[in-house]
Amino acid sequence: MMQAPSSHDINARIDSLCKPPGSLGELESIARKLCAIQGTLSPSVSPRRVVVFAADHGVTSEGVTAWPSEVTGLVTRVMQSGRTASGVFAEHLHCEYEVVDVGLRARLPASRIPGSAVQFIDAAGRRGTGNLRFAAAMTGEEFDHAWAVGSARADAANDDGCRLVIGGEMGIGNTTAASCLASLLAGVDVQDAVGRGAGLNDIGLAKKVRVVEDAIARVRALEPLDAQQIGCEVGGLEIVALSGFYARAAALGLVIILDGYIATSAALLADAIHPQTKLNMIAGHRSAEPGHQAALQQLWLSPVLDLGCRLGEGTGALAALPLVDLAAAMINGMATLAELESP
Ligand SMILES: Cc1cc2ncn([C@H]3O[C@H](COP(=O)(O)O)[C@@H](O)[C@H]3O)c2cc1C
Ligand SMILES: O=C(O)c1cccnc1
Repeated sequence: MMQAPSSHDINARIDSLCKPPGSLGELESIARKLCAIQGTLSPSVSPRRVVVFAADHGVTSEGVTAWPSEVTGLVTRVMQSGRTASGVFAEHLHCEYEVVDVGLRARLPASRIPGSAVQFIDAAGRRGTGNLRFAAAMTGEEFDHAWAVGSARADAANDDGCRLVIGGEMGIGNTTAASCLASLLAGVDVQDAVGRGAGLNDIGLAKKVRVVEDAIARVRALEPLDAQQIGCEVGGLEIVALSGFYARAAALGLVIILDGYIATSAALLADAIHPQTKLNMIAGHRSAEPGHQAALQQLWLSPVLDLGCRLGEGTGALAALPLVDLAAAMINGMATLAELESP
């Protein structure tokens, strides 16, 4: 087997291409990262797959979201048809799309929707989390189950030949869990960690801040806790599954494009448990949620895009994929200056 190129080799190759060194800016940084992750000067970004994990949240009973909990199942049903924003983006970008129920309150029909290429997996253990304001969201066994579900989906993607993966999530109320995780794992101030999620008004926002403050005070009183225990207290089943997905995908050497605030809270949890995980990540975008930038900084990541998006489902990561494709095309296809014939 050929030895993996050093960072010096990677820089030298990119600088040798037919352009002034550095002139392709961040595209060069992305190309460097692709090479470093895959240990090659010829990285590949296909086949690629989005895996969306869906689950419900007990904390929705606290009025922390503008939407009823039932919307989680309704949107996940639309995901099965491939017609959510992330499904449409994925199809457009030749990305396989998989949806995993890891804890929806109500089971969805598992039969494939006619005409849809979406793969659906019912892997739920517990159906919906506990209310994290007052009690642990899940037990240690439930955490392990959700983590293993995510990890198995990374194995499946790798076995199917994928070289790049994107994790997405669907779970009404999950920006509240993400805010708690960002605060506890990245030290983000509660006022900055809490945002409007899927469209909260001012009254809802103030309520959400109080709920997150209560949850954090409750968890602090239990300390010392390790990252897994923090995940049990304030996580979500889809967030923990995403963490398991990221940790395993990184261990397998896959490129991961990170999505928004919720995905990043899962990345914080994964990286706290398996600290090499962040090295395989490219941050697709900066979400409009105010805590996202600080959460990304904790992972030493800087986002490719800042489009004001705040949807989740993998959409922000997918939006960055065409640029990741260009970075791969650059290093795989460009001639070197040395190849030029002198006039
Ligand atoms: C129709 C619809 C589609 C979505 N797709 C993702 N989310 C996003 O919004 C939710 C988080 O926001 P909050 O914590 O404020 O409830 C998650 O389901 C997230 O994936 C959606 C939300 C809605 C309403
Ligand atoms: O940044 C995100 O992932 C996000 C923000 C708001 C609502 N849903 C997702």
